[in-house]
Amino acid sequence: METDLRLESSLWIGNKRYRAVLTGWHFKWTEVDKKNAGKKTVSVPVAEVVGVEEGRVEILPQKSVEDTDKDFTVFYVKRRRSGGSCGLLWSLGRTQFSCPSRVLRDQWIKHLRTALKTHSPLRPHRLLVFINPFGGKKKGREIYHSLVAPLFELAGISSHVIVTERANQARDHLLKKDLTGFDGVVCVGGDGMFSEILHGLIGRTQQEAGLCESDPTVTLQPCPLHMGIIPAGSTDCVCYATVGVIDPVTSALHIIIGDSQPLDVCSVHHASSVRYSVSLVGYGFYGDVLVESEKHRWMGPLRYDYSGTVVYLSNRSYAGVVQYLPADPLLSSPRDKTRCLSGCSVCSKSTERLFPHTSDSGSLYSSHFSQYSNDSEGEWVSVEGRFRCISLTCMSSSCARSPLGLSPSAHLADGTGDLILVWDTHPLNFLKFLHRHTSTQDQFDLPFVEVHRVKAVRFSLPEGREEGGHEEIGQLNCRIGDEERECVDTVSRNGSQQHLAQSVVGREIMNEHKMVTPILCGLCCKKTPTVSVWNCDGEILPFTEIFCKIHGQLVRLYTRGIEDGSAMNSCSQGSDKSKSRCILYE
Ligand SMILES: Nc1ncnc2c1ncn2[C@@H]1O[C@H](COP(=O)(O)OP(=O)(O)OP(=O)(O)O)[C@@H](O)[C@H]1O
Ligand SMILES: CCCCCCCCCCCCC/C=C/[C@@H](O)[C@H](CO)NC(=O)CCCCC
Ligand SMILES: [Ca+2]
Repeated sequence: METDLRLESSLWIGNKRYRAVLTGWHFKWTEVDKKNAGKKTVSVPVAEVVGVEEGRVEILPQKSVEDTDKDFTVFYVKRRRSGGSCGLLWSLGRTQFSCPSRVLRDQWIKHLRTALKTHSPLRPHRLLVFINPFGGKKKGREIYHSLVAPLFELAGISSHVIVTERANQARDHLLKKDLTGFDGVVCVGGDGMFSEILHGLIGRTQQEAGLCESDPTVTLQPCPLHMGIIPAGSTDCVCYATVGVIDPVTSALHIIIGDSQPLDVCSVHHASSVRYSVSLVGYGFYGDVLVESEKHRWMGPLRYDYSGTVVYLSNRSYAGVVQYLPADPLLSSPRDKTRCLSGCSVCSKSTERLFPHTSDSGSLYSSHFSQYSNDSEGEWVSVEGRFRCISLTCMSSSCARSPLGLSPSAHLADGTGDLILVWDTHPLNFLKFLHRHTSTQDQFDLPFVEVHRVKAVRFSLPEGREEGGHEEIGQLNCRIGDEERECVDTVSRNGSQQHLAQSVVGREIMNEHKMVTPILCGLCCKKTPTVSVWNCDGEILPFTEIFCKIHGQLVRLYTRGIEDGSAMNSCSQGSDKSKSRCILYE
């Protein structure tokens, strides 16, 4: 195949002559009439060629085509380091070539296009795109139409675009509508939008496989459609932790070239309900921040900083029983100081472990049912006490606020999650813990913090606790708007589930004596609630006692994990000198 696709000739770029070579894997061009010392070879992996067009073509800021019959234009991925993030930013590179004849020009176009097809089997042809017009800074539509759609068009991808008109529309569409012909589903929005497509696709896949997804004993079927994220939300944690940068063009290019990154998913069960998480299942601090932030959506992304401060100042801790099933400690550890980067060896070994009879991704799904057969079931561990927060994350959960994330050494696709237990402690200690998320200091190197790599977790309230009640720690006062009134224990009358669910939608609960907004009561009255809520990737769960299970590599994203920015050191774009370090040009 290599020899079939090989093509070599002289080509011109502007008025300079180049020797261009297409081998099976790379398209390279080297300036000919230059002294050897100054010779530069630009080498683009065929898999990173975005498109090949006849004539002299430009795409951005606007498409223009000069239809000359001896020219062709190649578009490809170009990398550069990103200021604050650890990953690499991608942009569209473009080179216009001139040939001595039309016949040779057509030959180059044909060979390059054939090479593309041969070496990028996962490139999508047809995508279903959901845009949340209200996510983040409300720029979803603009981002898609100005930055992403022109790239998809260039790459020959046809997309069916749906601008959502309500929450859960994307999820419901994926659960019910015909998805024939689509290679992947893309969301333009934040983690909430991603969560919708995650739920839609996992649910749909289980329906079609005849599996009961809410049964925690069932091994779920991996989703056949890929997922893509064009970041346009507030936190964009899933994008940040899987690509390493928040940049719509970078994400669009990963989608176009058909990058494929498996991802662990945590199912969260309560009675017959199930929810999914890839980033954070968090109780205590992160649950309370979410509840508080929902009241301040109008602040946009800043709502989390404001709510974080309010919740921190409310100084709460919660009693609970946490049981967990440790993962094999010989495989990896949350404190081993490694980072899950593109091509991660821990994740690759996990693929072999989770899908033992699979040699290629094409037949991956059929062998999934055997994924737990080789796993020796360990012993459950149980701890009980008061916690500032309890967090379970399947990945690092890095984001702009916390560039290394909740668990810096967590892996995207190793079939495990990291359980972080922060025991009740002095407020200044807790602040230290939180503050370490913003730096490179080890947030686990604190005496009140534990981290465990796990396969499953169970949380329950201590026996005899009144679920959702208050603990009296002072005068029973509660603020309603600007007024301070006697606090009514609405929870014991209405039940905790109702209390929390109603507080989430901001409704007021009427009882015999007084009207209170329960969430205000939870935050400012001088009694402290005995239960928090669970934050599941930014969604509040309407239940407290949960069972969580990690499903290794249940879904696939159009990305390749985080490319190590430090590998670009002294790598000038396209220079062969930096062969060993540069990831763009071998
Ligand atoms: N048309 C719509 N109207 C109202 N809500 C919507 C609409 N489309 C989607 N949603 C909901 O909006 C919620 C938030 O959206 P999204 O995740 O895109 O942005 P965000 O919350 O600003 O970002 P992040 O989740 O990264 O913090 C999602 O949970 C989604 O269900
Ligand atoms: C003194 C300095 C204090 C600074 C504290 C910084 C701590 C940052 C940790 C960041 C953890 C992000 C976890 C990601 C969660 C997402 O799945 C979820 C959905 O977008 N976001 C939130 O719930 C939003 C939750 C936001 C929490 C802040
Ligand atoms: Ca994991």
